[in-house]
Amino acid sequence: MAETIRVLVPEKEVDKRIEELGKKISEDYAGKQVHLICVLKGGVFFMCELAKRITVPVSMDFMSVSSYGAGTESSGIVKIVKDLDEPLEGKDVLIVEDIIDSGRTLFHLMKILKERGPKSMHICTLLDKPERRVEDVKVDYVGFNIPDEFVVGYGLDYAQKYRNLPFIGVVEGVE
Ligand SMILES: O=P(O)(O)OC[C@H]1O[C@H](OP(=O)(O)OP(=O)(O)O)[C@H](O)[C@@H]1O
Ligand SMILES: Nc1nc2[nH]cnc2c(=O)[nH]1
Repeated sequence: MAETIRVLVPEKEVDKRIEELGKKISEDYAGKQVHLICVLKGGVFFMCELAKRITVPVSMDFMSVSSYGAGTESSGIVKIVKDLDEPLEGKDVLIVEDIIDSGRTLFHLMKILKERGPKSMHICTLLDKPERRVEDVKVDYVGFNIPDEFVVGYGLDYAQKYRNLPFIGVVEGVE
């Protein structure tokens, strides 16, 4: 069977939800500057769209991490591949992710970043798979809770493909 993509969340719904999240974040951060941290690569599409809808002052930084561990299951202990350019001290930080699955990546990343002395630190994710959670991470803003299926689009890849899809889809027809 050829590889096909089934739409899980259509583009219009994603856009509408990002609009709502931008509004809520703007209300919650009223009178402050929000410092968005994008976890590359997947988070980049969501962060750009979200940032455009936030009405309080926004600054942005980017980091890239990789999980490593023994065997097939990642330990989630994160290695920083590209660190942030700016210090976090005194900033109201909002980490922006495309998806939270086991929660391991964010659990370890939060520990590292909290040591840098931000004034506050919260998490915003486009997608959440709560069924898959292994580490307890408190997620403050969630676009969509989704079932345990492998999704692509809006920054998410399958073998580095499909990140550019403007909707959330499920890859079908692969072994
Ligand atoms: O909750 P977890 O089980 O830790 O999984 C979530 C992580 O997996 C994805 O990144 P990925 O490693 O696919 O990197 P990419 O964004 O560069 O594709 C996603 O962007 C999160 O960082
Ligand atoms: N592309 C992709 N990456 C993930 N990382 C953790 N869960 C997923 C998923 O469903 N899709």
